[in-house]
Amino acid sequence: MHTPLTEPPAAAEAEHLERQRAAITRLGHELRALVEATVRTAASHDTLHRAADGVRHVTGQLTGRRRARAEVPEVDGFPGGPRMYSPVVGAGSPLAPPVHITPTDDGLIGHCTLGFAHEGPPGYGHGGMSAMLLDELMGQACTAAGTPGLTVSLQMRYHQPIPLETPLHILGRVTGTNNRKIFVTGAITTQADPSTNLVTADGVFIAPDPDQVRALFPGMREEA
Ligand SMILES: CCCCCCCC(=O)SCCNC(=O)CCNC(=O)[C@H](O)C(C)(C)COP(=O)(O)OP(=O)(O)OC[C@H]1O[C@@H](n2cnc3c(N)ncnc32)[C@H](O)[C@@H]1OP(=O)(O)O
Repeated sequence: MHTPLTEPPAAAEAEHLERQRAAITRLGHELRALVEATVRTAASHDTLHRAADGVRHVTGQLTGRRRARAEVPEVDGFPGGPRMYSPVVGAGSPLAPPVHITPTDDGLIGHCTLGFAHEGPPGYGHGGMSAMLLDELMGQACTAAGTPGLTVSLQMRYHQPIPLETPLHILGRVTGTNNRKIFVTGAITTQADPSTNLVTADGVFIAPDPDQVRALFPGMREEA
């Protein structure tokens, strides 16, 4: 069998991106563990000072070229591809739970567990965190339905507090469209009791026209 001496450029590029994403995911995992340890620890001030010195040292290793404001990272696809640094779904973000999203019959479902870093009232999730989770799921539901859109209205209803350290479901579903307007609903439940809505939301999203897309997202790649 003939074995090529050099890999085709597309395969080499795919392997490079896969390695980058694996490293980003690993660093994100360790950073989330650090953030969670930071907001739960009862360590002494000496230990906290030593930890701060160590973190400053690590931060100093992440220098070199930095991404510009509107640049889409090479490891991402936008819209509709991976978002490695999203504060909701990004495997590389210490802010993200992160949410893992899969399609349903009529929308999307996200799976995540909130930690102490996402706390609002003691023991429960922050209300802004619920809005962020639902905004993302509802926005991605627009993309999955073939009409990517930006949120112009998000009406939240908080029925019961969201428990921390409890597996959750986040749902997003497009219910209708009217020209560029996309109407979307969302809900958060626990995984154990998916019939009890803890938080619900109604949203209006707008599909930007091509001129708005070019003006808002100058870093978006042509093929997107
Ligand atoms: C890849 C998936 C990622 C998911 C990320 C989650 C989603 C997000 O977080 S998006 C970030 C937050 N959202 C934003 O930053 C959007 C900011 N807003 C904008 O940039 C602009 O409003 C933009 C570009 C969307 C639309 O601008 P523009 O085209 O001028 O809208 P405009 O003409 O005023 O309104 C369009 C229609 O929407 C309607 N509309 C506008 N605002 C609202 C509102 N708050 N509620 C209901 N309808 C509204 C208007 O009445 C109009 O309707 P009609 O055509 O019937 O008259």
